[in-house]
Amino acid sequence: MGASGGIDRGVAAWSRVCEKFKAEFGVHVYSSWLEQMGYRGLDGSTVELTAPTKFHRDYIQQHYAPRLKDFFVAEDPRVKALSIRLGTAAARPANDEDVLKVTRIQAPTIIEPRAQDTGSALDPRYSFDSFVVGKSNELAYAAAKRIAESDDVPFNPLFLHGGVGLGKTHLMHAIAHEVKRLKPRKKVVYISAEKFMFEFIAALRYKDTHEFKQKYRNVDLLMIDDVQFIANKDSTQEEFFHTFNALVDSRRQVIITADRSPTDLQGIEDRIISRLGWGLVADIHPTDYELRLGILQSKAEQTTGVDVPADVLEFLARRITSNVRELEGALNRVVAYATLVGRPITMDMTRDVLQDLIRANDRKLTIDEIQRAVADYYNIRLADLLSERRSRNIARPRQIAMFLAKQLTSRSLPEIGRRFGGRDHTTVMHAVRKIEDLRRDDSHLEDDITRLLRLLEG
Ligand SMILES: Nc1ncnc2c1ncn2[C@@H]1O[C@H](COP(=O)(O)OP(=O)(O)OP(=O)(O)O)[C@@H](O)[C@H]1O
Repeated sequence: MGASGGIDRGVAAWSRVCEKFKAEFGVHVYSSWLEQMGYRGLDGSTVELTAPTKFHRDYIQQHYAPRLKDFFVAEDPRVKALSIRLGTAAARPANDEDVLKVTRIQAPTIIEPRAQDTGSALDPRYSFDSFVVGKSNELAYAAAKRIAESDDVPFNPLFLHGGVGLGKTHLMHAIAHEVKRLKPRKKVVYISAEKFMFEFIAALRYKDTHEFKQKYRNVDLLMIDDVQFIANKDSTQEEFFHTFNALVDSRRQVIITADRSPTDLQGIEDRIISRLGWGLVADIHPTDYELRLGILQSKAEQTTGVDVPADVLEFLARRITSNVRELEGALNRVVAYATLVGRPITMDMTRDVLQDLIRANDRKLTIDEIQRAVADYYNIRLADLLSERRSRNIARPRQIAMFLAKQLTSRSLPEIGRRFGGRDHTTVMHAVRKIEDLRRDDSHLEDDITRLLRLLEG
């Protein structure tokens, strides 16, 4: 780190520490706490960090310092202690893309001190331009755009909800950037519900609630991320309720996100739930194949110096279906690997590098589902698909179903054979090879397979 290899290695180590922290404590804890901290270097055997407030420093010291120290020791065994001073972040904490940049160019990443009027830092990459729109998120996107561009308060509050990693935070940051650009005089605060709670508790402890109320009730646009976090936190809910009412009553915009709809939130008072549904409630649905591919293409375009082949992007879009964060992470991993070993990206490399992710994302499609989908698609009876009949209009779909069963499940060739009317494994192997050969030259067949894959994998 600092002493042995200069700031470059120190920043790279800090990046890795940030990644480990994120993996262990989750992205929310990371963005509430570590993201606001700065890395200053290694002084002898002491790692020097900065925290933006005294409360922040105390909280880190009490809750996370031992683990952080472990992470630093893993980077450099000489580390014996952590020291946290007050100050702005000098070296930017890492995210997946920073880790890539650091491994590639080994340069420190410096950011400006954080804007004073935002509760949490805004990520400059989360803009409307970089948000890819599809069926599953078009309502949320349109509502976010409308708020950012409107002079009035079109719906209050806007409540965005959807599963993990589907772009809620991205949209909120995009609104904040756009409002700051178009209406620089507006006071915008973006904060995670977790940080809102900790700030409130700190205000109570330091008997400073007046300043807290002033800060949050005097803004033009308040965005609170992941509101489910304040479930069962009674005094925070009380404060949130009053802040919310004060802003809505004075026609100032409030935007809330959560991982579920207002009515599904548990541990939140009824009066709050009912108010959360007053304005527009927009759901972000899980991504479909087209959107995933669009997002990957857009990210791949931003990746300089490495070419990501189309079949690799299609493979990732088909196989990593859980959420966009994982999808991005998968692409970053493949790119990082290819850069480090200095080889072009191939399908084999991708499968190798992402073995664990692909397994975890396996949707556990059954052979039965595949057979039904193929029979439906070709308008033939399931019984015929499994029968001995050899006529072309049955035999070809059967081969396609076998091929898909091999591609999409982890079943062995003999198992697949048994499920197709007790056929031998060599019959399945022949079918798989035949379809692999045919699809190269037969564009109709290739279209059929692409459609079936989409039907089956969403
Ligand atoms: N439609 C999209 N276009 C481009 N990038 C996207 C899109 N949706 C999500 N992402 C990216 O996926 C990652 C995760 O998104 P984000 O953090 O906004 O998710 P979230 O819904 O807030 O998740 P959480 O519930 O974990 O807070 C981000 O890097 C974001 O930029």
